[in-house]
Amino acid sequence: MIETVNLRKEFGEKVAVDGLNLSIPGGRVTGLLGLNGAGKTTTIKILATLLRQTSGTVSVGGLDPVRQPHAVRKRINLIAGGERMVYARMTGRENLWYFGQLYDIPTKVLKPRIGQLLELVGLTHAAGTRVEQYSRGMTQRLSIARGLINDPDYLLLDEPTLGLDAPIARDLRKVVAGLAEQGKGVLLTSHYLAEVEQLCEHVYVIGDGRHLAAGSPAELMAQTGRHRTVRITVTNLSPQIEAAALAFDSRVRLAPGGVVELNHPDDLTGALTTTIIESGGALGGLEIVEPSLEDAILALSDRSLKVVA
Ligand SMILES: Nc1ncnc2c1ncn2[C@@H]1O[C@H](COP(=O)(O)OP(=O)(O)OP(=O)(O)O)[C@@H](O)[C@H]1O
Repeated sequence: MIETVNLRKEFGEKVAVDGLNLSIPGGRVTGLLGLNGAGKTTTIKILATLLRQTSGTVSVGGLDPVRQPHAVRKRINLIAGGERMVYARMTGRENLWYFGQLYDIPTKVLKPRIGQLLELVGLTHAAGTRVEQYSRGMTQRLSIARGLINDPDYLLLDEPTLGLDAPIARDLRKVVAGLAEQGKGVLLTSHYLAEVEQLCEHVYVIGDGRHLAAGSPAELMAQTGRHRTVRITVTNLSPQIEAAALAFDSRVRLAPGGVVELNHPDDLTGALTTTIIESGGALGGLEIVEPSLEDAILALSDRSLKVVA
């Protein structure tokens, strides 16, 4: 488990991280979300021993990154999608060999591991090709392999699929989900909220360095009052049918085009449809719009901005 208690980081006058309490257990992907400048990268850099906090404590599997940085570095690794973290003039295999040497991994362990990692990220065929000839997606996949070279217990992923084409991003997501299934603890920041929704069981939302909310994606959406919306198109909408629909529930709304809308925590699709039909309505279509995590994050961040203002 990685745990932070009252984590705080100041850059001069600027407070980038302000009292964060995070728990990142093994065996699942934990999300860290917030708008630009919320403090995500700063937090990840502290966990990765690249920055030192101003106050508060961090524990990485019981180790203190400030007092035991070398021991911590053996157990964690960082992959930042926006940064080039491999050498262009070396081949894929040479890169992994080089980073493996930095971790003092014995040759008899390192050699088979490099083979396994190249296989895992689908680069076996390009192992002997220089990285300067790789596509962006291949380079990013090699960065993932580099991040796994020390077989870390915890992996910190800062925008790992940034700028990648959809199929490559999807492959990477599978790799990340597989790592959590193996028992590794993963912390993920991403601007692609569909990715967070798919991968993360638990998400922290921060704003201006402060805790705003935490929970599963579904819980966060519920906290902000975001539910699925049922949109029923009625082809012969009349005042009588409208009255019956509006009487069904106080949350029913009428939208242009003969659409009856209901945004409700419970699934009332069947009951509302029956009410409309029984009052003489003819159905032209039924659409269910799922709430998005993006809406929830924006609502949470907006709320906090209003509180600050
Ligand atoms: N070295 C630094 N010196 C001064 N201010 C900094 C430094 N690094 C970060 N900051 C400030 O701290 C705040 C948090 O930055 P951070 O990069 O952690 O945010 P973020 O959530 O990762 O944002 P983004 O989504 O844009 O990457 C920002 O206001 C940023 O300008």
